[in-house]
Amino acid sequence: MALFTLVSGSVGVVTLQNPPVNALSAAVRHGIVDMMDKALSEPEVKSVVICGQNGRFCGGADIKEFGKNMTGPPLVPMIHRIESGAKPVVAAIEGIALGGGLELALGCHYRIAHSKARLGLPEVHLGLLPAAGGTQRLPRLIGVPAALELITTGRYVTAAEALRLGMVDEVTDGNTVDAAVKLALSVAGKSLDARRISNYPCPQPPGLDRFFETAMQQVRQSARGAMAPVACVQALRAAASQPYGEGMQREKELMDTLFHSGQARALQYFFFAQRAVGRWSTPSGSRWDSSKPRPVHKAAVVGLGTMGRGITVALAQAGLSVVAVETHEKQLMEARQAVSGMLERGAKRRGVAPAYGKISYSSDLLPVADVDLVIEAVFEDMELKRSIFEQLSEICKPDTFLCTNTSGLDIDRLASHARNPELVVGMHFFAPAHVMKLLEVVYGPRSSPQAVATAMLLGRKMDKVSVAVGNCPGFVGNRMLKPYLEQAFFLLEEGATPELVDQALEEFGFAMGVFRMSDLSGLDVGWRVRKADGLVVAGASTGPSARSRRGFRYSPLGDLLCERGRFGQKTGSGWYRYDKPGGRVAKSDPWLHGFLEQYRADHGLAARRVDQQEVLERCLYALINEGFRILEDGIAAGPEDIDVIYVLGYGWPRHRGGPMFYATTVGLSEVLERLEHHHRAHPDVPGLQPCRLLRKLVASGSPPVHSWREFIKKSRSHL
Ligand SMILES: CC/C=C\C=C\CC(=O)SCCNC(=O)CCNC(=O)[C@H](O)C(C)(C)COP(=O)(O)OP(=O)(O)OC[C@H]1O[C@@H](n2cnc3c(N)ncnc32)[C@H](O)[C@@H]1OP(=O)(O)O
Repeated sequence: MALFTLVSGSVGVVTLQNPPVNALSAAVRHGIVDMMDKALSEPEVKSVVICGQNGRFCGGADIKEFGKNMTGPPLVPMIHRIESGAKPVVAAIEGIALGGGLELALGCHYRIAHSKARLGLPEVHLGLLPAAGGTQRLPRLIGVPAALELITTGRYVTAAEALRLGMVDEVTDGNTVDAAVKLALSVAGKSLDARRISNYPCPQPPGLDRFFETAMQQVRQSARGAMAPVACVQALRAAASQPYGEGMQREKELMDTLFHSGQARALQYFFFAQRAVGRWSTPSGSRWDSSKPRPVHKAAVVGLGTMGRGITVALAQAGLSVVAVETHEKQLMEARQAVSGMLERGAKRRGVAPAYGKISYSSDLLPVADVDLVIEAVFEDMELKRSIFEQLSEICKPDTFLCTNTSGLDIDRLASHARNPELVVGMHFFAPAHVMKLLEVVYGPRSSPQAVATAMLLGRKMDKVSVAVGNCPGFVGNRMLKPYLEQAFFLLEEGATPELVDQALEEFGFAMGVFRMSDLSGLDVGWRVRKADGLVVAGASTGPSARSRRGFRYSPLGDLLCERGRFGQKTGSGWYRYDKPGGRVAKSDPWLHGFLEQYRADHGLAARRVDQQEVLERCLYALINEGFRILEDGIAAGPEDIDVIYVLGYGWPRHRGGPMFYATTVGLSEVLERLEHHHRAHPDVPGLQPCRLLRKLVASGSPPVHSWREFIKKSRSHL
């Protein structure tokens, strides 16, 4: 819908009305076309203002309409009609002008933005490009390099940056619509020749061919197989080298390909998945809409190692007062310095003042007495955490929430050492904690709905996507990592190399293959967990027991590397070698290859040829299978929760939608058939045995991913 009002006697104000973000649905597009026709045809209207209801200009095309039979007036002629009309049109940009919303504004002759507005062309995140003239008008307005950067990254800019770049004509702190009306009155009747962006020549960057070759190379490298950023570069190249009309034709051709692609479907699924996880529920019936969070004004972080420092920064940047506690004086001093540096860099990036004043430091626990919530972030050791929880229970207010940052320890066991177990939840942050978008909020059987709701909201305040998950070893992310890693080890035993496995995974789109990733996070991390699980047997490097635990296949390869002090990057060697301890460039290691050969010889294993397809099936399908088990167990409420965790926390390529969505693109019956095949070949590997939920879904005709929640709920009693 769009509303027309006449103000100041001669300005027609067209207001977009489609809450919550005034997306350009078919009804809104109809409304704009009709209201603009009215404005352009009625003689008393001398100029026009376009604005959005409720302080939001426009969030772009209505993403919910994609993939359906699209009806209603198309955007391109609608925007062209505004630009080519004889009356000046001013866009009054409050809140947001995104995607098609910004393209609409670029078709207007003037743009005024409120100082708090954000502008951007985020289509690339949906697997698309700005195809309502955005790739052709923006470079004409702000130059090719700036437009290329904004379009290929989908980055939002503040009003101040938009003004600097020349995207808007004016920024106001006052009422944007009033300012736009004033401008509209002042330009009524003036020539519009110099205001139609499509008539501008596109400024050519020096060395056009070289410029675009370099841009394409960079984009391909960072896109990891995503098509949309590449198409954006191609469209920008057309803008810089062809007349406007031909550029528009190229934009359309590229969009036609992207619009129907599997990648666009995956990315649009992921867009809604990130929002769906906010509507959390637990098997015991707690829900987001019936659990009221308690306000948290003051929080404490206990333990200022790498994670604690990042969490402190994230809390302070979210505007909370933070008590940061570290009992080792030297570590406290170092942490203070490190936190200040992180705050300073973050503030510079965001164009705000560093939040130093929000943090007070302490070498003992006493100052946490009056905080609303504590995040304990000490070393991953149950005994240590237990003792801190006991102390906190003595010191804190009785209603203080006690949260633990852990990647897999038993939340319920820890809660049993707290005075009020219902106030305990896990908060699994990902390193670096002030940067990574993901937060797993782990509820135990005794966590109150209010504690879960409070932790979920706190995560959102810290600009994270919070996902509520149940309590089990490894929660969701690390639990699924276990069979994935296990398969990678087995593949080495069978003849693969770390290079081959990593290449297959990186070509699939992972930022890093499993072995490079293990080297980065430290091989000792998994070793410690395996030791705690009783899986590491000292001196069992040969003999039949070396490769079996509790009747199942086990690979001690990771343990053997750790026994040799090869912990990955930090020690200068792991699955690869590095120039020095802390080095980052992974190099193929002849020692490791010799070690693998010797290992196979010692265990009577004949190396065979492993191809990339087998790597993907064994590693990814085992991980996906565990995902189905997690759904079956009620640890995650739906596939969206798992997919968000994997994309935001574990480097799963976003354009593949996450592991559970990916399974639907492969076909559930195909995943099931290949798991059965691999399980027949490796019957002593339970991770390859297809789980009941997967079988059930296939037997029910593989329903679409968005209906799994209901399916699981209905069939839980029979599973
Ligand atoms: C052939 C024609 C071709 C295509 C042309 C395409 C050009 C485009 O315009 S593509 C769309 C580009 N726009 C975007 O990508 C905007 C994405 N949205 C956002 O970045 C944010 O939602 C926000 C607008 C900044 C608002 O953020 P916030 O205040 O944090 O609220 P949210 O929880 O994110 O959103 C609230 C609610 O709105 C839904 N929503 C947001 N944008 C759209 C949209 N463009 N279309 C449809 N729905 C949208 C969002 O899903 C939320 O609803 P839920 O029910 O909770 O999912």
